[in-house]
Amino acid sequence: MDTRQMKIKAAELALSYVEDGMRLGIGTGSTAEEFVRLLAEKVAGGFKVQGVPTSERTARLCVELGVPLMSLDEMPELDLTIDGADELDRRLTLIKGGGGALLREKIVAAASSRMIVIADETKLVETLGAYPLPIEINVFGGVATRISIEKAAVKLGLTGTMALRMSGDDLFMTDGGHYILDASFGRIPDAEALSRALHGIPGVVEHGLFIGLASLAVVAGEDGARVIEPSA
Ligand SMILES: O=C[C@H](O)[C@H](O)[C@H](O)COP(=O)(O)O
Repeated sequence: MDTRQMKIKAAELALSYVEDGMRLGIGTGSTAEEFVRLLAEKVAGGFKVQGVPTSERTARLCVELGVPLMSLDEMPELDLTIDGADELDRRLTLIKGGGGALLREKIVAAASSRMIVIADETKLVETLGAYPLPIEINVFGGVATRISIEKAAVKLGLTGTMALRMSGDDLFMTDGGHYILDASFGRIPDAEALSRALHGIPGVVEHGLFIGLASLAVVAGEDGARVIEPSA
């Protein structure tokens, strides 16, 4: 089974948690897109959902495939969000934002009663941090914000490199009009402490650590998909 087939298996199992009439947050990325394709098939068969997309990219795919959408302002409380992740540990703390959608993804997840994360098993790790942590920063004062992040990280014993994300020759711009710093800090033993420190820096708009948001993970490997509940 290749990685794409694993993503489809995870998306298939996650789809079984979606009930007729649900208000659904719809994630971003290649795994979430497999979910959108499967969901669209069900919708074509008469299944009813209202979706809130977590990015312009996801919105375009949903429109193309006929999945009904609303904005989060029109439907501010959601039953379930299904989304991918770049890394997850057994507590279901996530690193997200590889596709640059972390801000809307976090807002949508926080507005949902439940979040199910879908992933291939290569993303399940003992300790987060092999994947660079995306940090969304305001365009104004980006250099100062970067210095503040470096200082905060050093205080927590985290060192490493940070790179402004590029899109070709241009700086990558999020749907919200911000930049992304990809921070390669290595192992992140205390995600809560790093999250608090980052939220204390004014130029940081949001970061890709999702703590206490995912209620379930569906992880797929060679043997198919399995459900993981958060460990204490
Ligand atoms: O910003 C993007 C999202 O957080 C994605 O859910 C994450 O990057 C995983 O994407 P993929 O399923 O393509 O690996």
